[in-house]
Amino acid sequence: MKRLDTTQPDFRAQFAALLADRDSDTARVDGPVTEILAAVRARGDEALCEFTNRFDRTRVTPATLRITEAEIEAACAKVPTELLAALEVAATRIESFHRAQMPADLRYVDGAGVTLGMRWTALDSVGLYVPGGKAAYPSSVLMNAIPAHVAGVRRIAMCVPTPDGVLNPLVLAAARRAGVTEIYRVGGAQAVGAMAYGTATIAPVDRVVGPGNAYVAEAKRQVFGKVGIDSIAGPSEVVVIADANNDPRAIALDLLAQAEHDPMAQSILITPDADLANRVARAVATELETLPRAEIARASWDAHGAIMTVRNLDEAADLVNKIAPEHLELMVDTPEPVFERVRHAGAIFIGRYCPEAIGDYVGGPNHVLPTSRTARFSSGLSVFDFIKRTTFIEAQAESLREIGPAAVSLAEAEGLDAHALSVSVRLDSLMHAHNGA
Ligand SMILES: NC(=O)c1ccc[n+]([C@@H]2O[C@H](COP(=O)([O-])OP(=O)(O)OC[C@H]3O[C@@H](n4cnc5c(N)ncnc54)[C@H](O)[C@@H]3O)[C@@H](O)[C@H]2O)c1
Ligand SMILES: N[C@H](CO)Cc1c[nH]c[nH+]1
Ligand SMILES: [Zn+2]
Repeated sequence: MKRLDTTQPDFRAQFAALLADRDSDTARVDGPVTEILAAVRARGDEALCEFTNRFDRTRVTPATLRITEAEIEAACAKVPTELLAALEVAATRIESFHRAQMPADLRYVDGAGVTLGMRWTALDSVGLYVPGGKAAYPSSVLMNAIPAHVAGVRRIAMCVPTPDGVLNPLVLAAARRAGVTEIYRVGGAQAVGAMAYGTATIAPVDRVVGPGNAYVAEAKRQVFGKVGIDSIAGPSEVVVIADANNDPRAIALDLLAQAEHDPMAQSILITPDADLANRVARAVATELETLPRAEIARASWDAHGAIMTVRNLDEAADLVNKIAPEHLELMVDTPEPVFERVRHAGAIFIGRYCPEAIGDYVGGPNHVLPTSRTARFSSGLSVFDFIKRTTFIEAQAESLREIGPAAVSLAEAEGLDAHALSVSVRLDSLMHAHNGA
């Protein structure tokens, strides 16, 4: 873990190094991902089976890539009732938030009598990536599939790795609850490639969404253009802004909650209180002694974790805007001014009783969020990833008479004669009709 202090002369250099901290790890996967995608494109199912065997230790054939209804049924029957109840709490809350997100169509008549509008329609098919290498993520099934279902997408395909060939019952129960229409036991870049390019077994989709490790995130970046993607939702991140009034153990656990996802995850504490900084550092070390996923969390904390002491909370907010983290926690007495000042963060958790883990499961807003500073220009998954806009214009004769001449002038200025004529031929006919009348 790195210690930074904004009052120190080397702070700028240290902060720049922290921002670039995971770039080389990310770049390391570019080449392997390109090769995997090329193999899937060229050899389809055969490559999928080969990579699934190699990376997930799962023996599959083209005939067994798809998880059958009978397997889903059998798995769902194994889920304890109280877990199904928890899944239902999460699903209901996620569903109602995403329903509230659905935008209205637009239609109005302007001053020239032209009807203008914008209509939203659902995508035909989407591919959801659900991570599953180092942990199983039933919550990510809900976060991916519920907005797609709410948006009205008819075909909702899902890929999930099944390490050592083991199906996770809660993942399959979540898929059934959320309206997924087909599930494949494939992970990583090869899953993204299959959904983007299509294979004999997996038909291509229009957009690939969902979180994953560095391989998944890079694969989505590389297939963008062939299909749509949501955002680069890679290894998890959190920035916690905390004042002196906090339980150091609670803050340490918030940092470790991201660190335990992936050795490439990043957790950062920013505080104006040097004493809290020291106590949280000690609490993290203590928790790492007993945390079951300490190996992953320690790797993340040691390589990418940071504690920064700042002069005040305004300075903390300004640093957050440069980091643009996936998650931001505001664990301070008066969060509103910091909330107002922060402009770049995937999701913000406000108040000491709202740890980020609430948002991972049962808050309602989506937990699939932009990472690697991409929150500067992109947003978390939402119904907007599953719908698209079509604009429309309807004009009658009187309106064409009013706005058409300007179009003719601009078309002529661009040297596009057919454009100019397509308008002027109609204006001429209106003129003749008028003169003839
Ligand atoms: N940003 C978000 O919204 C968000 C949400 C949930 C989870 N996450 C992140 O998702 C990730 C889950 O990672 P995971 O690893 O547990 O599962 P994963 O499903 O993302 O990755 C597992 C796959 O990675 C591929 N892979 C692993 N090693 C490889 C190698 N050497 N070469 C080629 N491919 C390889 C394999 O195909 C494997 O199936 C974590 O980084 C977590 O932080 C992010
Ligand atoms: N924190 C992750 C997003 O970065 C989401 C998640 C799912 N389950 C637990 N956590
Ligand atoms: Zn999490």
